[in-house]
Amino acid sequence: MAFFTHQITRTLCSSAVRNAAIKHVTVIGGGLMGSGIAQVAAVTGHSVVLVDTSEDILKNSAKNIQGSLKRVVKKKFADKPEAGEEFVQKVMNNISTSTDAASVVQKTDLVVEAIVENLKVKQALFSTLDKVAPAHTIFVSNTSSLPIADIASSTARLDRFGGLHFFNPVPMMKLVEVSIAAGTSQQTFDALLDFTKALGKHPVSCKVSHGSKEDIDVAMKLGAGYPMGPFELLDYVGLDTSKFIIDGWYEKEPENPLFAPSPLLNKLVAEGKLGKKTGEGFYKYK
Ligand SMILES: CCCCCCC[C@H](O)CC(=O)SCCNC(=O)CCNC(=O)[C@H](O)C(C)(C)COP(=O)([O-])OP(=O)([O-])OC[C@H]1O[C@@H](n2cnc3c(N)ncnc32)[C@H](O)[C@@H]1OP(=O)([O-])[O-]
Ligand SMILES: NC(=O)c1ccc[n+]([C@@H]2O[C@H](COP(=O)([O-])OP(=O)(O)OC[C@H]3O[C@@H](n4cnc5c(N)ncnc54)[C@H](O)[C@@H]3O)[C@@H](O)[C@H]2O)c1
Repeated sequence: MAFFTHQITRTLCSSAVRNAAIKHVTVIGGGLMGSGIAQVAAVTGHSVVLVDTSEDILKNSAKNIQGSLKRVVKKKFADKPEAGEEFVQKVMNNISTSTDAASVVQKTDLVVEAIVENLKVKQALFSTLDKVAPAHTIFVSNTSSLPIADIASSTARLDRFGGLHFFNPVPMMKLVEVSIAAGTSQQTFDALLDFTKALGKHPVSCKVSHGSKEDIDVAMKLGAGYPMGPFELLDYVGLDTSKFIIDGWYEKEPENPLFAPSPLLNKLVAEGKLGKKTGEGFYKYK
């Protein structure tokens, strides 16, 4: 337990955060996702301002954060309740609230938007904030479905705009998809990866590029709760067996694009790379 308490203390004032590009975070939207994001950022020593449209909503957000933190400490500080209370208080001290986004973003390194899933509403928010936020401030959206480029187009900071897709419930889910648009700079992407890691989360890159099998496997495990990612599973089953299955389905339903032959799978099978049983498939096992 002493070790854990030490860890927590380190987390709350970690030098990683002191030296990081992102120390001050504004989270807009204090609902399900925004509250969770504010919580994990505060737990890891960031100073957080949580913004919503009314004081009542923000009171409720603070109550929810406190409730979630109590669930965390109930387990982690089971035999040290005072240390648990102190931890909750320290985290809550890292969070302030506001109903005026334009005034608080003036001191922020990162704006995380978690408001209603509506393109026009998100664009209106970012367009306003773009005019008042400092030049260095990075904007991200937690959108589930909207293209980051479409949201970013409401601003003049395309190089400092990206997506951080957290998963619900944020305090429990390790996965964060870090996505960027065509104009996002490498510096912004790196800062977002570092921030995600500083939160204790596992980032997967969602650049518009050929997918990496590792990212896809991690995303399916941490985001969708699969015990193995699809590539790990194919290797486990055997790529020759998988090819027989897919070819059989394709023969029956040649019009179904899901069963179309996979050039990569066919190549690996032709090379004798049949998965775990031969020591190599999508991954190497030797
Ligand atoms: C139509 C299109 C729709 C598209 C939707 C897209 C959505 C979006 O973009 C993507 C997503 O997020 S997709 C969604 C992705 N999300 C998923 O797939 C989620 C799937 N669900 C899960 O993985 C599990 O149910 C959980 C891990 C959430 C909970 O674990 P469980 O085993 O079911 O058990 P439990 O009994 O509940 O809790 C056990 C203990 O865990 C702890 N704890 C739990 N919650 C906590 C919190 N909020 N705070 C703090 N602590 C929390 C606590 O210690 C608790 O003990 P307590 O004594 O009760 O305090
Ligand atoms: N719910 C999920 O499982 C989930 C998971 C990942 C991503 N997301 C995405 O996160 C975003 C938020 O989802 P949620 O589930 O937290 O929604 P929610 O309805 O719980 O919360 C949204 C909050 O935003 C506030 N809000 C709306 N407009 C605002 C504005 N202009 N300024 C400040 N606050 C404003 C609302 O008052 C509300 O408190 C959406 O884009 C959603 O797609 C949701």
